[in-house]
Amino acid sequence: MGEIVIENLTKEFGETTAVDDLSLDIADSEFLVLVGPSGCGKSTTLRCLAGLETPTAGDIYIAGDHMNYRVPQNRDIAMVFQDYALYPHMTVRANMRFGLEEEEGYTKAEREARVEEIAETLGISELLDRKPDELSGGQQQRVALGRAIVRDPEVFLMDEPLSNLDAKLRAEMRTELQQLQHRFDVTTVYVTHNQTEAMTMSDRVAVMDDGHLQQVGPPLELYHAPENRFVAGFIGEPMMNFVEGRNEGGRFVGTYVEYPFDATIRDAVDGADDVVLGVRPEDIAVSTADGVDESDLGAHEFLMHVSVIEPHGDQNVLHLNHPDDTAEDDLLHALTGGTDIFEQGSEVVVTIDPSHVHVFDGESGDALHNRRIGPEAEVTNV
Ligand SMILES: Nc1ncnc2c1ncn2[C@@H]1O[C@H](COP(=O)(O)OP(=O)(O)OP(=O)(O)O)[C@@H](O)[C@H]1O
Repeated sequence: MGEIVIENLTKEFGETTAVDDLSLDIADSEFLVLVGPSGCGKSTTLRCLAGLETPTAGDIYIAGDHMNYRVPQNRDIAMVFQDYALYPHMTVRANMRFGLEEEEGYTKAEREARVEEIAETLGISELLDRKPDELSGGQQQRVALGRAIVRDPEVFLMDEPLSNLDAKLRAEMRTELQQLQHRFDVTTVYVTHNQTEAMTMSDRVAVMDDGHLQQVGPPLELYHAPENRFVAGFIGEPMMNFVEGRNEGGRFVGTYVEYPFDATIRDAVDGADDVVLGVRPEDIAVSTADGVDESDLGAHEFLMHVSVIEPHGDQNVLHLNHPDDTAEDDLLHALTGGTDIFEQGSEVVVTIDPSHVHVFDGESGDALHNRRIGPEAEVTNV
């Protein structure tokens, strides 16, 4: 059983703490994606699991065995990196077989049969006698995967394995990798800075920043219930809108936006002075302002000005500013259906339903209140 336990892992390089007291349990057969911005410590965590780095402190267990002092070859893991690391002078067959050379208990014929079986699964049988420089990027990636799978390891460790592929191939390989992982039932830790990969491939996502684990959970949990502003901003595209301001007796007061909280939010933010309002672009409703007067607006409606429209085919991103266009940066981004026609420069009515807002502590960044989801998301009194 390939479960992984990471206990209080710290890795320092001189003055730099790359990983800071990270604890994480990864279940047998789980697909866990480790995600975060450049330099946050993802690769270092993976390299500690692989045995390519020695932890400064903390413990690593794979399948119940303590790993800290074990060489990579004895950890029953297979790694796939972004540069594939295929041996250029060897054929695909030899590259894949190489993974088995050190495994005991295989006859030559069994090794050959195993390579052919995996090549068949990956759709690369016809490439077995080619050399790596005679393959496309996607084919090389498949061979690198094949070489990892052929050994039937307990654990796959993957570091940005798709980053050298073009967008279309990347999307295809994403699906393929996921199916393979399920078929072979191998515990997988997959490092990426690409949140689409994190959201679409994983059973759970672990978000790191600055050496720290920020949150770990199923993708939709991170999306709907981020524990802090960092996770809220990192997960979701386009990014969540953040508006800084103050909680004045249950009313949010920002430079351009005043927003009365409903009773549920008032309770949640009670005691916090500096707060940040968070709302996802797809949770903002926009309609034309033709004939609408300021006095017609409800408590959660605002007149705004469309400063830029980014068409994305089936959707548009609207950049919204103050009605007089006086805010230095656009105040909000809203996502609307591609067939909703708004004109650049026009006035619109923006509605932010209280059931859709998140509120973060202005100092710590911790979530004080998350968007309500499901049928209970009715608006309480204002
Ligand atoms: N061998 C090393 N020597 C010194 N510092 C290192 C070494 N490896 C990593 N670091 C530092 O540790 C921190 C974490 O690096 P790491 O490669 O784990 O980040 P990452 O999240 O994988 O980033 P990226 O997405 O850019 O690959 C960085 O500040 C990096 O400069």
